[in-house]
Amino acid sequence: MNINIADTPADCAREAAEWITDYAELVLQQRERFTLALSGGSTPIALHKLLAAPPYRDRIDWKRVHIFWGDERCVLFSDDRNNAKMGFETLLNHVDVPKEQIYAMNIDLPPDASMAEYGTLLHQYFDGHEHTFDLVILGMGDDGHTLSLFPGTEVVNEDRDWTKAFFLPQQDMFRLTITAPVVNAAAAVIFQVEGAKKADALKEVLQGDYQPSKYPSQRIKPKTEEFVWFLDKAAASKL
Ligand SMILES: O=C1O[C@H](COP(=O)(O)O)[C@@H](O)[C@H](O)[C@H]1O
Repeated sequence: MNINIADTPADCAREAAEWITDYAELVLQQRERFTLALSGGSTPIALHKLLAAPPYRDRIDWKRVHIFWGDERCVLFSDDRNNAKMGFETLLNHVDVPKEQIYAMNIDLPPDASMAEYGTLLHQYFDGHEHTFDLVILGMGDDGHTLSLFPGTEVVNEDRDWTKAFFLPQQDMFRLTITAPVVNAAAAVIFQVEGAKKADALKEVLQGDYQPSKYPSQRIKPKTEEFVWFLDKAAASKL
């Protein structure tokens, strides 16, 4: 695992964009496609905007990129909390990924059916391959959650199914998510974590005892050397 600490959130996003672009270029020199899982929330916005503009945009062959999401909030696509909406507005509307290679989680189906369908899709893509995604981009909430793996929820301990749906009472909404086993089998994983509000949880995740039910980001332990934490100074201030 590598930890990269930038001075500011803007530097953090730029360093992550640089790393992702170098890595995507390398993968696309060796393979036909690049499979990328995006996260939601607010942290990736600056990163996406960098990837969607020169010079980064022009270094990636977006026609060969296949897009997935790590998790989704079950709200309408028109709702600003929808992770896919953010992904389109900040990145996908500005690059040449073919529409048929973009797989948003389906919020029109009942949640369990939606995740059963997404799980089948992921198995079709990745069964028989050494790794699952070429790259998973993750964020972390102030409480140490990642994807929709929230403290105290059963889904944190899932070690077989690649996708799950569940109701999150504290947010009064269903959540759709990929799970730790599919992320831990990815060829590369990065976290992007910024801001002082995340410093306490980040310290526990990286340096505390292993308590994944309390700090679900600890469940992410990919079997690859390509595992990088992009932090800003404020998030890293308690390490
Ligand atoms: O709810 C979510 O939160 C996390 C963290 O979001 P942020 O706004 O603190 O960056 C995010 O990674 C996840 O995809 C999202 O659904």
